[in-house]
Amino acid sequence: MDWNPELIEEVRKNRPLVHHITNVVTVNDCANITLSCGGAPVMADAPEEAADMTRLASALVLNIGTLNADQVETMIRAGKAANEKGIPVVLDPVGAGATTFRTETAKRLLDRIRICLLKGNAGEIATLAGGSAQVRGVDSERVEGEIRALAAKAAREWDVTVVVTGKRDLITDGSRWAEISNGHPLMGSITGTGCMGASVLAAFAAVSPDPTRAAVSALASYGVAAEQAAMQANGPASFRTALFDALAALKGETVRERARVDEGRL
Ligand SMILES: Nc1ncnc2c1ncn2[C@@H]1O[C@H](COP(=O)(O)OP(=O)(O)O)[C@@H](O)[C@H]1O
Ligand SMILES: Cc1ncsc1CCOP(=O)(O)O
Ligand SMILES: [Mg+2]
Repeated sequence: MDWNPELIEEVRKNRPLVHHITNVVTVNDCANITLSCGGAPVMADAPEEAADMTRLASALVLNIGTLNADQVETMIRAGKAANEKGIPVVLDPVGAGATTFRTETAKRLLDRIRICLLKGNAGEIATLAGGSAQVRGVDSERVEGEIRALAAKAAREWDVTVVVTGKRDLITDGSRWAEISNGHPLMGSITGTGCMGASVLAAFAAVSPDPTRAAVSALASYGVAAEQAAMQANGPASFRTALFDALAALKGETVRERARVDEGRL
């Protein structure tokens, strides 16, 4: 896949506005990681203004981490505004598989809105693909079957690019796949590294015509930054701080040197 290791430089030049409707746990981290990669964040989930804010934005992130029925209706309205404008929508189905409400809401959003990137952990994606998985709260505990096949099934069913995070990140549009082995185990020691990944994906997708290639660039950059942050860190809290610094300082040429990406066709 012809992906651009230096796409972060385009993000910085264009400073895309990324509208988030997201959870109350990691919202501040999502705003800051958007800034660190060169985008401009805005969080707006009031039903009175959400769609108007989407119309100003270059990408929309929908994250169901602390969902409620009213917020879901707002997400649908904002998602439709994004589709009308033709900007990418990133869905993070946090906790799909843990409760029926989360699973059904994620499917409803996929059915009602044209999602560009569906990004979750293995348990969340396997659940949405109809596989057998265990999701405990927001964590993937167990997946039966081959995650690449399940991700490809979800990609074809909803005509989206699917991103499965974990020790290795998998990206597939149902015909192509890429796997990124950057990142660091410390990413699993703080909450929000998944949510922040969606913000980075949205900022990169906003400046690229091909969401699949943009996703490879985004997660390679995020993973390389995490490796650099880990070298400065003494534990979870200092890692979190160092991650913002490392991504803000990251050069495209460093991504070109350090990215570890395998790819192929399904
Ligand atoms: N053991 C690991 N090694 C490298 N990167 C990891 C590891 N665990 C998680 N990550 C990274 O952390 C981010 C969040 O992934 P994950 O933990 O699967 O999401 P979530 O927090 O949504 O469950 C991804 O960018 C992923 O690549
Ligand atoms: C802990 C938690 N609970 C509801 S949303 C949330 C944050 C999940 O963040 P991530 O999926 O990035 O770990
Ligand atoms: Mg998550």
